[in-house]
Amino acid sequence: MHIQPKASHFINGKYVEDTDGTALPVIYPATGETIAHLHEATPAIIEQAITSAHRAQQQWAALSGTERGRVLRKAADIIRERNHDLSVLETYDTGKPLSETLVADATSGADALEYFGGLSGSLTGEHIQLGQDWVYTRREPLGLCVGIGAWNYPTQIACWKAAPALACGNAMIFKPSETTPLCALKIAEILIEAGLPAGVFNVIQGGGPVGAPLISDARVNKVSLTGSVPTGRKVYAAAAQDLKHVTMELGGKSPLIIFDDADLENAVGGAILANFYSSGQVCSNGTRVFVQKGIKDQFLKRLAKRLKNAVIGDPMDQATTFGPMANQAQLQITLDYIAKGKAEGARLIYGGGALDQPGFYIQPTVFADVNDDMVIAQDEIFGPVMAVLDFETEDEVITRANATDFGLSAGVFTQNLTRAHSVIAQMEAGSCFINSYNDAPVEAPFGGMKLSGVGRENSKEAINHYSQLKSVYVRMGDVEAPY
Ligand SMILES: NC(=O)c1ccc[n+]([C@@H]2O[C@H](COP(=O)([O-])OP(=O)(O)OC[C@H]3O[C@@H](n4cnc5c(N)ncnc54)[C@H](O)[C@@H]3O)[C@@H](O)[C@H]2O)c1
Ligand SMILES: O=CCc1c[nH]cn1
Repeated sequence: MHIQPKASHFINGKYVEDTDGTALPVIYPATGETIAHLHEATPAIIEQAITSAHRAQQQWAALSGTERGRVLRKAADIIRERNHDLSVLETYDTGKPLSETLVADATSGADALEYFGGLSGSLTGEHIQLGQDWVYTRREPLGLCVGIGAWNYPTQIACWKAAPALACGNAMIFKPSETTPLCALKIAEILIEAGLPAGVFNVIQGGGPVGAPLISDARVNKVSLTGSVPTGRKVYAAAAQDLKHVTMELGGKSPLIIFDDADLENAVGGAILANFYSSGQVCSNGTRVFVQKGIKDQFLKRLAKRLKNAVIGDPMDQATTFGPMANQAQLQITLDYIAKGKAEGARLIYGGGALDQPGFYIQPTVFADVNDDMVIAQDEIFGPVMAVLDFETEDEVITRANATDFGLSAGVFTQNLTRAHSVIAQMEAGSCFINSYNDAPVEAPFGGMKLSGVGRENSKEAINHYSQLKSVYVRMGDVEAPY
């Protein structure tokens, strides 16, 4: 498999290079070595992408939904056939263990293309009878959409944005994170192989300075960002200048509430999935783990014991279950937060340091006796750091769980299902879990409340965020004007 792509960008159905762009080395997180050399998009590349996508969109929208869906479903089939190679590439891009990427990333991308490919033939308006007259509605594409990705799920993010956008008849320019530029290029190649007309899905590389001019271009109609809240504020503000449509999938500091009556093993398993999958780099992670006092000691003991089973090492070895952080900067940010947790007096019960070896490795880390005012209980760390907080009553934990500006996710473990539904109903969060954590099937809406986001990805709901309704009044009789 070639890790070095043929060129940095994929525009109008072809790989395109412009070596005048700033050098963009691709670093393998497991070793710190440079594994590919790319260039950031120059203004000429940005213009080429916008012109191609703008031109291709109308031709794509003119196809029937069934025809568009066939292309997306074919792409899903190709992704599944090439799951192994795509998973290896995802591991090179992010450092996530192959044992994860083989089941989570390309698969999730294929699910999105298959699901929205299946829906696109049945996107319809409605007929509203008004006596003799009537109204019909048409569901129309928005036009040219820009997708901007974070570095934790490069394949999934590209597909979660492209699939509903293309199903609705839009074109897309996708800009991956500058730290994980490889995977989206493969998705672009596969879409062309599946029959997508050239120019409908394009990938260009670079950081904020490449993303910003895409958002402000008058030919762009929508921006969908996956990223942090500070970037979300900038992108939303830029899009607001022309009142462009937006989807904002942003960060979180989500609560996971474990009641005394929870099944202990399931609760510990849920807390592990909520904090350490993808080395903690998951937006919806339940990093504030509220544990009721009666179960706290058993919970901490079992958690520490099960964490000893984490296999930290070479992500390409399928026995490995915990890989490095995706980049050096995020490793340092996480280490700084661990230092803050220690300084604030939280009790370190597991991990707490980087591994003395090449690559961006850090131990899964658990702090107990965390209180609500500590920085590690308030900021999104985006690394494998679990904060365990004690609580006594249901009312108390609901208030404390909601005392955050974020609102992406929330989870509850209890065997009392009446209580589970009541607590979840009171959570100020968009993607919630009962006796589970971090499931993200394409059939379910995904997204946040409060500062965690605007709009939803996945499910039928995403169609509303990539299309607009036109209503047409049809008069069957004469027009009665007053003069
Ligand atoms: N809610 C979700 O679905 C979800 C999923 C994954 C990650 N995230 C969040 O993403 C963050 C981590 O990812 P990150 O560090 O890559 O985020 P980030 O905000 O630093 O960058 C996200 C993307 O925005 C681009 N960008 C930065 N400034 C820009 C600008 N001014 N204009 C246009 N584009 C700009 C970056 O190049 C990158 O592609 C975390 O906060 C995490 O919670 C959210
Ligand atoms: O990182 C955010 C999106 C996500 C959640 N679970 C899997 N992917």
